[in-house]
Amino acid sequence: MAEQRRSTTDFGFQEVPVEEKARRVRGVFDSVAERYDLMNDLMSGGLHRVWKAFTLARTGLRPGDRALDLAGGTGDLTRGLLRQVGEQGEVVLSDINASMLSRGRDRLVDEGADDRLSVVQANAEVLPFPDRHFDCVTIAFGLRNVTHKDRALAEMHRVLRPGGRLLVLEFSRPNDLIRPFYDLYSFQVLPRLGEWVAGDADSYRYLAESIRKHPDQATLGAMMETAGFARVEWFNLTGGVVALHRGYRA
Ligand SMILES: C[S@@+](CC[C@H](N)C(=O)[O-])C[C@H]1O[C@@H](n2cnc3c(N)ncnc32)[C@H](O)[C@@H]1O
Repeated sequence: MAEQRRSTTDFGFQEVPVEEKARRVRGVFDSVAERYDLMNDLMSGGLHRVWKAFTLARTGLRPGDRALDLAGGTGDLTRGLLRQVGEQGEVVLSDINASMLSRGRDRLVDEGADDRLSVVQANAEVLPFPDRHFDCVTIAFGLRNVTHKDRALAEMHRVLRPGGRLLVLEFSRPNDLIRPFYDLYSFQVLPRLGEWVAGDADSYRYLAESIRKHPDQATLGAMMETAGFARVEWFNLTGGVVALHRGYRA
């Protein structure tokens, strides 16, 4: 009798059925949502703010533009995008996870966000937005959690107008000098920090493992080109611990 093979994908270092990954990722972010912002500062020593500022400086957004912050979580980039598009612009904060989104929305509303901001719960693989709608799409530390990255990149391409930019900020492959220290930090320190501050070592172990499984700079650049992006380039930050990829819809 022919053996039925289920297709699997990575969830950190585990192989799980493809249809299971999104549910597990949701579980991770449900668990970390409450302490997410504090943990971001602690884990990166505040560096995530510098990486995000670097990203925002490269959106090319102008007053009146439309921007989408995908997998936007608690809305760090969204805040900067709102500033850039000004009074006449629009920004959508989108994420698959309701707990992360509601923290993001509450935070931005407390800071004075108005009806230029929309909040949309969606999977990056199936975006509920029209073709050629946005001037810029950002996704920060989100792509590595997506099951079908190729589908998500194709969707980002679809919703950008010609000339529009995709900015992918993500952990990447650090240089040889940094890598041993970085691995030690990721697999030894990070889960302990997660346990200590958020009572959840497993989620932070997943985060470290998912970083290791994520495509390196050149591979992600090639994936963006396959999805249709032109003039793809990347900037290594902090010795390649993080990379910002940028591509244009032709
Ligand atoms: C590490 S957080 C990053 C949040 C925010 N962009 C930031 O930089 O602080 C990753 C986010 O990706 C979201 N996410 C995971 N899989 C997703 C998917 N398939 N579609 C949309 N969002 C997803 C998670 O819910 C989570 O909020």
